[in-house]
Amino acid sequence: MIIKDIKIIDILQDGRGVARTDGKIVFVENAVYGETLDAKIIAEKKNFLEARKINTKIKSDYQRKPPCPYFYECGGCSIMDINYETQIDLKKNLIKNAIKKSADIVLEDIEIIKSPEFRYRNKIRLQVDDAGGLNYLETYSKKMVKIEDCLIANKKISKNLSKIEDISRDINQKFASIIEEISIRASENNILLNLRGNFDNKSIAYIKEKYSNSNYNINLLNGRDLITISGEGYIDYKIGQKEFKISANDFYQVNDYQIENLYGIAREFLGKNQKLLDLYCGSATSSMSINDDHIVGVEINKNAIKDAKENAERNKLKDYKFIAKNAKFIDSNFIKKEKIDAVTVDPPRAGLDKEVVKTIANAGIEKIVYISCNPQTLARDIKRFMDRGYELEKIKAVDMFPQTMHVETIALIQKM
Ligand SMILES: C[S@@+](CC[C@H](N)C(=O)[O-])C[C@H]1O[C@@H](n2cnc3c(N)ncnc32)[C@H](O)[C@@H]1O
Repeated sequence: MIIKDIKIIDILQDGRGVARTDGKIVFVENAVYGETLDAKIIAEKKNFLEARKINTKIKSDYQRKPPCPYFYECGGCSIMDINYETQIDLKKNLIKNAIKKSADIVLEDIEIIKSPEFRYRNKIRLQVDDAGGLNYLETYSKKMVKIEDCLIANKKISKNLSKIEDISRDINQKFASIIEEISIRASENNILLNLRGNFDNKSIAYIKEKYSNSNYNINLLNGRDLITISGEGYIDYKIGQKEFKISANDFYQVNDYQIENLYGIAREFLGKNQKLLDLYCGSATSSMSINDDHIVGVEINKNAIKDAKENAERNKLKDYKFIAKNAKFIDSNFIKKEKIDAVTVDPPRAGLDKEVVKTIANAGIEKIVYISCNPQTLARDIKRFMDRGYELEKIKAVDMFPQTMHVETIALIQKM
């Protein structure tokens, strides 16, 4: 069925447009915010319709020609076809709507710190085709889209991309499509490549022989094993005056321009140096940037915890403890015993386990600084804290991901 003349009034986090027709919500693939269009319905659900754009009827006032030639096929960016000011407005709405819906709080406005629009990512992940070529995936079909550059990857990645492709072409042509994916991370001084695939002894021997003197830090991710071929299995990053070791599988914020802004807001929300419990601490880049010392960190990735300890040594902390554990198994007696004053949380997109909210509240913690990459789960968790006697004191956002509907939000949640 075709629906005619529907206006796109919002954009979802996955990039689809939102429209209304006959009292129903329609989610439209390939739509531009602000345009009026005709669309074909591809699925009918109880409360909404799913559709695909057929043609534009009235062009959006916010529309621009996407500066990247791959935009219309590539699934990496979803809103590069609208101007940056409007992207920021959409992200403000995303956060405001989520907070209103889950926590019933009306935010008049929310400050979002803007980023340079392009060349901001220090990490990209690409699919490798049979011939060793580098690709992103299409948004809806998941077909590969061959790329020669990526406008949101930083200059260092961009400059090295063809040399990196020489490596993947050589290996995949010698050992039938053995590399499936490459992730590329760049810091000021180095590039770390993780090649994921099913490598056997013969291919590993070949790669070692040929690339052990590479200028890049090359690692093979073979199932759960990590094999370092050249350089180190990690990369160093500097945040302000502090230096961090980040291993191949550790989390690290992707936008170098914004990382200090993000942690600066968290520091401002936290207040003076106090004993901090950092849940979901990764390799402790955030806690050590937010609080100078007196840190207890909890993280599920054992290797990140190893790095967190090394990072504490590198940055000369005197009072720290890092624990490899699922955050939901931390109990309130532990928090009391450690004499924790405040908690920072920076969970994955799924947000906090219910138990974590309960534990923090039962320990009587006054202040929680919540760093979130998903406004929906942040809003849900704020409500859970509110139900336990807390209130949302402050909230700000940092645009870590221009050209996409992703945004990083920081909330200060305080006991009433
Ligand atoms: C968004 S990252 C934040 C890391 C760190 N705060 C930083 O800024 O570098 C989320 C982290 O949570 C960890 N994680 C995921 N599930 C977890 C769980 N159930 N308990 C503890 N840590 C978890 C991940 O391994 C990852 O390091």
